[in-house]
Amino acid sequence: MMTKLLLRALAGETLPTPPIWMMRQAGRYLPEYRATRAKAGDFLSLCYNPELAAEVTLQPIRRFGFDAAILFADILLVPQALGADLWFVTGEGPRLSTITDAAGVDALKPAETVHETLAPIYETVRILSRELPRDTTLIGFAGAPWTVATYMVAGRGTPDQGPAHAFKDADRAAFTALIQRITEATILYLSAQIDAGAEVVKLFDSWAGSLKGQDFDDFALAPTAQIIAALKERHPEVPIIAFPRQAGERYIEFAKATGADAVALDNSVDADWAAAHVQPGGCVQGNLDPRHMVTGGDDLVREAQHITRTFAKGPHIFNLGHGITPDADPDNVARMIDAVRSV
Ligand SMILES: Cc1c2[nH]c(c1CCC(=O)O)Cc1[nH]c(c(CCC(=O)O)c1C)Cc1[nH]c(c(CCC(=O)O)c1C)Cc1[nH]c(c(C)c1CCC(=O)O)C2
Repeated sequence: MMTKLLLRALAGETLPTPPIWMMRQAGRYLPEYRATRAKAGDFLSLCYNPELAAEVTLQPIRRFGFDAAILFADILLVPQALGADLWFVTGEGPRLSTITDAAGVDALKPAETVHETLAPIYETVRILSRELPRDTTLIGFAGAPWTVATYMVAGRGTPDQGPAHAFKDADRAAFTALIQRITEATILYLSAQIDAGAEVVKLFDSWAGSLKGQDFDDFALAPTAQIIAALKERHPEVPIIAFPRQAGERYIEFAKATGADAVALDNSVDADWAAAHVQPGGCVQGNLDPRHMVTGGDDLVREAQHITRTFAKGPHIFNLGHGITPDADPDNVARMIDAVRSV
């Protein structure tokens, strides 16, 4: 019998208390994370050190008893494995060598070679599948192709993903080839995470909301559906969570058309609307505003319980609507968990 709460919710079961985990649950708001990171050196050294990456994955599980652990890694390791230069500027974020034309896409390494770079990540997964508590589900992940492409084209995070839109509009065929290369690499990467012990995988499309109309179909919906179909063929038993952040009304269609077992709702989505229009199609995850982890108080308890009650009539995984921020107070995380479990 399936006992892990997260797997039961993903199988479509309505539970008396939803499973809980948090995006970016291993991160700078935790003093123990900052200590391990200092030991590793920089962020990428931490990602590629299986023992230390497993340690930071386990830290929030020990402290809070979440129902799921998410592999500690980053969505930008796939571009690096495809040949992009990648580094992180402290206090600013990621930097990559840029790809702005067809020649740049052609120069990328073949998808089949990504394992050479990503092998340490599979080792982290193997360590975690041995060391996690019996009731904790291990989630693997990757970025969705559009979001990964926005960083590969611009060479950094951008407020409006302007460079990726410009590339797509200037040379749709070359941009499609870039999306396709990332899609193939992502299928191989997630499949290897599953072989190493990941029990669920999640696709982060953080910038899906900047795609409209046909572009949303071609670059958010279709690549996600392609990745899910390929993974389901190889690993039919492994549930998949998709996060088309800020997809708005298109969440409804995204949930139906991609084959995802659950969609993660960002915090711009109204919970009552999603309970009426998205949850009837299957499990939903979300969607407390991460600012409550900074501000705390009665608002935190009220809002966490409102979300829990609103989604109580169907399968639900409690989570934030985006990652917890470095200025969050760990005590507020404990308060959130108590609030959800006492509904
Ligand atoms: C867009 C994106 C990235 N990475 C990720 C996304 C998609 C989700 C989202 O929208 O937030 C996903 C991600 N990044 C990280 C994880 C690990 C698992 C987890 O705890 O959620 C996951 C799932 C670790 C990380 N990834 C990063 C950190 C902070 C690094 C540090 O320790 O300095 C962590 C813990 C760095 C990172 N990585 C990325 C950026 C833009 C940054 C810099 C911004 C920041 O510093 O928060 C790319």
